[in-house]
Amino acid sequence: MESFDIIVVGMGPGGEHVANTLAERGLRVLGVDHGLVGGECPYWGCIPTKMMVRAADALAEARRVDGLAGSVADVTPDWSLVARRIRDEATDGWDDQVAVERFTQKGGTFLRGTGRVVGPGRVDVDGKPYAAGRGIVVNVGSRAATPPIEGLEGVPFWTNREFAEATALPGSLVVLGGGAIGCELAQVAARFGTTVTVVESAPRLLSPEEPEASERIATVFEREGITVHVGSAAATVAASPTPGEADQVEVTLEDGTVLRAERLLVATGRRTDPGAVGLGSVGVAADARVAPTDEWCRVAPGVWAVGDITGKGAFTHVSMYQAAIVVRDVLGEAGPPADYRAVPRVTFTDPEVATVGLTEAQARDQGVEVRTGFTALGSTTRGWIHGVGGDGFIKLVADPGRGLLVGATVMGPAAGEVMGALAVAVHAEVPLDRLRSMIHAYPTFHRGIEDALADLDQRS
Ligand SMILES: Cc1cc2nc3c(=O)[nH]c(=O)nc-3n(C[C@H](O)[C@H](O)[C@H](O)COP(=O)(O)OP(=O)(O)OC[C@H]3O[C@@H](n4cnc5c(N)ncnc54)[C@H](O)[C@@H]3O)c2cc1C
Ligand SMILES: NC(=O)c1ccc[n+]([C@@H]2O[C@H](COP(=O)([O-])OP(=O)(O)OC[C@H]3O[C@@H](n4cnc5c(N)ncnc54)[C@H](O)[C@@H]3O)[C@@H](O)[C@H]2O)c1
Repeated sequence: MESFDIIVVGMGPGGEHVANTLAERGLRVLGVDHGLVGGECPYWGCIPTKMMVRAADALAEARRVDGLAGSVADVTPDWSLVARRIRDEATDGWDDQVAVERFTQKGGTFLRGTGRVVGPGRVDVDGKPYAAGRGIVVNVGSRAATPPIEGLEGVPFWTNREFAEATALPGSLVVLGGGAIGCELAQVAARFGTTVTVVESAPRLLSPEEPEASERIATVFEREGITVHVGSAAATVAASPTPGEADQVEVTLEDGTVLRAERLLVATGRRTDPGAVGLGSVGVAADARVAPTDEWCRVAPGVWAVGDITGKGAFTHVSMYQAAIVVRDVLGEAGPPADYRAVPRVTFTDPEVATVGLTEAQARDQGVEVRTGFTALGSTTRGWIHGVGGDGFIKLVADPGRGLLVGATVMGPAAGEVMGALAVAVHAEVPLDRLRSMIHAYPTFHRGIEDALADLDQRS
């Protein structure tokens, strides 16, 4: 049996980082992936979708010239430019040769195949056994979840993968799911001229976010002509009753509403399956939906997991953060254990919704005697100057007993960048008094933090 120091099963962003770093440090590393090295993020996830968002935002900004600076005679969207950028600049035509060579040039061995953990220190790749002397790192990620809707399997629908590979957008689109993927892609398509309807089964869009963000994103969508149905799931999906008609799918909601569109995009969450990669062989419960990990990302002695499969936040930055911890643990190097108090996330709608740590509801659920501070962006100097496109707010979630922020949400232009300051505050447990004594540059969006802090004080 061929043997290695470390076997990495699944080379998403975290697994690729572990494999490259440990190979560089002289360990004998086998990397296994049945798809593309780099995973969802560079080929069908973060990077292509943010290229789409960049393009869609450029169209929206051009349309805002009227009323701010003059007029743009004709803003004509052209999806082929986006498709070309994604194909040529982002994904090399969905080819991972560069990533594979980056790994093998560091001394790693790569196998294109499906890996399965069959016990401590043992991995099968397409049925062939391999031994791992120091351990196994699992980074198999997640797949688009398909909800059990009658008729769905019989209709050709898109997930984020088909959307990322699309050379043209449909004339009309029904988006199932109003989470991060659904909202980002709905707005992109609408800005490129597609007639978009979003169906969200929860009572509001972006339901994990603060309700103030959901309200505002619904208003923005309405203004941009996106139809939103919340609190009503799809009951059935069928092919269009009229063959040859442009509208190819018919979605009937639980309340009886019938929607027809050229395409259906399913964005109803992600599915993780620790059993499928054999983690049952090292003690993970057969019905586990995520791989349980300790503060060093260990699932069992000599078995680590990173990324979406751990359930600690399906984000590239979480996968990379965990990968760095695993590298240290494998090499026996000192460093802090995993700490998920200040996980940031940004939904790249326009305006962006950026959150760190706990929302108000999450903090209350954890028994924190919450105090909040809020400022609408329009009431700050910069928000008012910005005018059109400046919808948003800053909301702080404090634990007054400890005199600290435990969470914050920023919605607005460049909210992800503004939130960075609050991520430092939550991560480093900067005392509220210290934050109050800070100088915020005038007139910036982040200066709104000062107003939100003042509001928090008034509520004491
Ligand atoms: C549309 C979309 C947009 C997103 N936007 C963002 C964003 O803006 N910011 C952000 O932080 N995150 C974003 N994400 C999430 C992000 O893509 C993931 O969290 C990120 O890819 C990390 O995933 P991962 O490390 O778990 O592995 P993945 O990227 O899921 O990769 C897992 C790898 O494992 C391989 N694999 C699976 N099973 C096996 C097996 N048995 N054997 C061998 N190989 C296997 C797969 O082929 C794949 O290459 C987005 C996701 C989507 C879908
Ligand atoms: N900017 C980012 O960082 C970014 C962008 C996209 C995705 N992601 C990651 O990918 C994950 C998956 O994204 P997602 O948007 O698919 O999942 P999600 O869990 O965020 O949202 C899915 C939504 O679909 C709804 N839903 C479920 N079943 C439904 C049904 N049958 N009919 C209608 N609605 C239904 C859910 O209520 C939920 O609101 C995110 O949670 C995030 O971790 C991150």
